[in-house]
Amino acid sequence: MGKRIVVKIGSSSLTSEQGGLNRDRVKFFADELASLHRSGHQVLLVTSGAIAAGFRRLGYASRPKLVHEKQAAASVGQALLMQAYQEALDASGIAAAQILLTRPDFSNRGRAQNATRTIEELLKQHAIPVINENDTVAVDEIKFGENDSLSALVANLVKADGLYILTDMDGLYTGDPRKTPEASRIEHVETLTEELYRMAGGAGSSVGTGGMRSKLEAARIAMQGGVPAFVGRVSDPGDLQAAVAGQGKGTYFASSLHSLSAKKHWVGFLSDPQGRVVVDDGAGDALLNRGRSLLPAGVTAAEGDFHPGEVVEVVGADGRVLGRGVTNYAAWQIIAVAGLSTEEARKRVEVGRIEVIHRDEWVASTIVKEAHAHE
Ligand SMILES: Nc1ncnc2c1ncn2[C@@H]1O[C@H](COP(=O)(O)OP(=O)(O)O)[C@@H](O)[C@H]1O
Ligand SMILES: N[C@@H](CCC(=O)OP(=O)(O)O)C(=O)O
Repeated sequence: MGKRIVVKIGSSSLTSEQGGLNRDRVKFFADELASLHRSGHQVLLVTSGAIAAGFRRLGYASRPKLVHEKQAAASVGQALLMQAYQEALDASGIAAAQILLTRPDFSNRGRAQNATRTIEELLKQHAIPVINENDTVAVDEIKFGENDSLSALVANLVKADGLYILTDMDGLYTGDPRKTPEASRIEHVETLTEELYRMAGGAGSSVGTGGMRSKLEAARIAMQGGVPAFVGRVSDPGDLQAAVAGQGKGTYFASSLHSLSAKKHWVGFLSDPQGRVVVDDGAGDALLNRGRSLLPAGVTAAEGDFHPGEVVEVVGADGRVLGRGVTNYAAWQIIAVAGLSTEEARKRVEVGRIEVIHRDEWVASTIVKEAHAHE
């Protein structure tokens, strides 16, 4: 039966050594996508490459570094990128449908629904949606930067059967293979652990932006959205079909048994945190490993000016981000009760719920022990 498949192709797979768009690679990937399409799958593509395709045409000698220069290069290059895909797909009679998105397009319900409806219609008409970040308007907090997390949010939005993140490396290794030649490939990941995050480094080339770390983050978003993911290489004809059939050159990430509720998905991946709550080691362990709520006793500090009902980041004593949750306290209230017992805290502040963050409104930054997440 046909599956709904999201394929992400990164800059490192599409660019020539000088950093420009490699049209032969575009043609190769378009053929791989067309082959999936012919097999009866619904295919969506998330592709980078706009900056690579545009910077020379605009007159820059090398890939620009400043944000507004990148944006200008992307606006020239996006049209060239689409043209390259469309020309390559013409042979198969497939229409390429350009979709440019930013973060608020996912967090705003109305916009997300509009995007979903458009995509559903495109798939019904047998087109391939070709998605990239809307680089013209995307800066700072609405920006993805890399397209890995964009592809995971797309996969969740359209309830894909699989997310395939293609890159220049054949999967996640125990260390960055460019720096650690003895590193070995991890074939299957059931649960994302701190250790895996430590193994994943940054981008390997001057054109890639996210590196393995952002691919792991994307895998996490997909896994928690109930979508299995693959990170690997497609370099020979038939490789993408093989990857979809479970025999790809890469790492497979199992979808989480219990996908996140719509609310937790929003808290974890779409919300814009308004501040930070610092917790001690015991509270960090309770949140990450024991499926507990955050109580005043484990809090040591609050940073920023936030209000009850807003999303905050929770950080450990060492400054490491542990996750995000909806706070039941204002920043000043947290400061007033930090370190106090629940009983004492009740006497000092008037809050709707005594937990600083309730476990039902908390999403960890790593999937640690799945079983506890739903106790
Ligand atoms: N543990 C690891 N396993 C595999 N690759 C890694 C690891 N850590 C870092 N990398 C680097 O991540 C790179 C892929 O990311 P990136 O350059 O951002 O690609 P893309 O443009 O495809 O998104 C690889 O070339 C590799 O050097
Ligand atoms: N959206 C931009 C940049 C995205 C980008 O480089 O992402 P990635 O290849 O995932 O590291 C582009 O199309 O050039």
